[in-house]
Amino acid sequence: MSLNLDTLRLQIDSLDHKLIALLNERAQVSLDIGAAKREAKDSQDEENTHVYIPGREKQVFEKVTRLNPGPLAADSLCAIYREIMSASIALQKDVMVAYLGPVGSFSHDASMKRFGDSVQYASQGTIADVFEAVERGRCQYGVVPFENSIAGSVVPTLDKFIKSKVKIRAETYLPVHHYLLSNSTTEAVRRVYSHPVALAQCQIFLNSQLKGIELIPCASTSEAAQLASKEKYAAAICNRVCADIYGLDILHADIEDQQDNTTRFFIISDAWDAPTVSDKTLLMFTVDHRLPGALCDGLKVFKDHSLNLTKIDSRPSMLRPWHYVFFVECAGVHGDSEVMNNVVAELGKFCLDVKIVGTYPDQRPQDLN
Ligand SMILES: O=C(O)C(=O)C[C@]1(C(=O)O)C=C[C@@H](O)C=C1
Repeated sequence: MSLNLDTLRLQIDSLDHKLIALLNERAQVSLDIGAAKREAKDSQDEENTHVYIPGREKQVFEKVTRLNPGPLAADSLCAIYREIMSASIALQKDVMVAYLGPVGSFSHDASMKRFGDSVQYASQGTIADVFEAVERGRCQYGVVPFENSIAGSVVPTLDKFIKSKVKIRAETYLPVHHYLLSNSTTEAVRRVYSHPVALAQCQIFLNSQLKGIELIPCASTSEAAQLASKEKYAAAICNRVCADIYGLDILHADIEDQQDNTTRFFIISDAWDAPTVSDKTLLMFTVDHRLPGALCDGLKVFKDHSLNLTKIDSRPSMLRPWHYVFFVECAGVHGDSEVMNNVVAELGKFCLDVKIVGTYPDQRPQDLN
């Protein structure tokens, strides 16, 4: 059978007719869901209705991946569904997402992959500004980096969680590849701009190719690209997309110390969501260093409830010298569960300032599980 281009395009036209009708049918159901959510809220307060439901989105992505017979690649189908659900969110409500900008940062990338093209984005100068945009209600959601697989925790984010009332609503993991971009040549580069966490991820490259060069920390990798684009002998370590956005040349690609380099981001908001089949919860508490074994006793509470810990970190409390705030994340438990209520009550007997920072569907990539 010979393949006729015109006939095949007619077939595509006819399928597009059906797809458009189906997509609009889905959009109408989404509008009804939006109305149902508003009705379900006692206050009928549209401002406080959440349209972004991370657990439901996880379910939809899992379902379409499972149902996909091919030849469409699973990633392509998920990208299509990302945009379908983004349009769905925008139909239900005007949504504004704050991220650490300017455009071209990894936070921007993570935000776009999480919320798609149909919502609105507000670039912020610092991580603290992202928190503030959410706290003050200028943005319903904010995206902040939490930890990197090479460089570890992102300290400004941890420190903001200590003071802020925002809640973690979702998590997302982004593979991170760094590029050295410049208008100069590698030999002529005199200074390199980047975010400190990004610089920490490229130590091997910097020590071998740019040893002794001045390293200038910036608020974000995209700000670094912006600065480098205005100077003659400067370079930036940043996302590849910054080459086009800021008109820079690629001098070196994939300069991160490990090729599976990944950053975990949190989606912050004024509330977390209902339980799903697999949630994680991040808690915070302060231990008194004068009580011997206080941290050990704190961790034993989690053991006694058979909770698997997936992250532990500490920061100075900044209230009293030598008092530390501990962050503990546990898997398989939701913040509103009875188990978690008991954990909080038991910790409260000998720890100060016990607080659940957030609870969110477990989105760990398969190979991390
Ligand atoms: O199920 C919902 O609550 C919806 O609003 C619908 C929908 C979707 O389009 O499938 C849209 C946005 C949410 O983040 C999750 C799912």
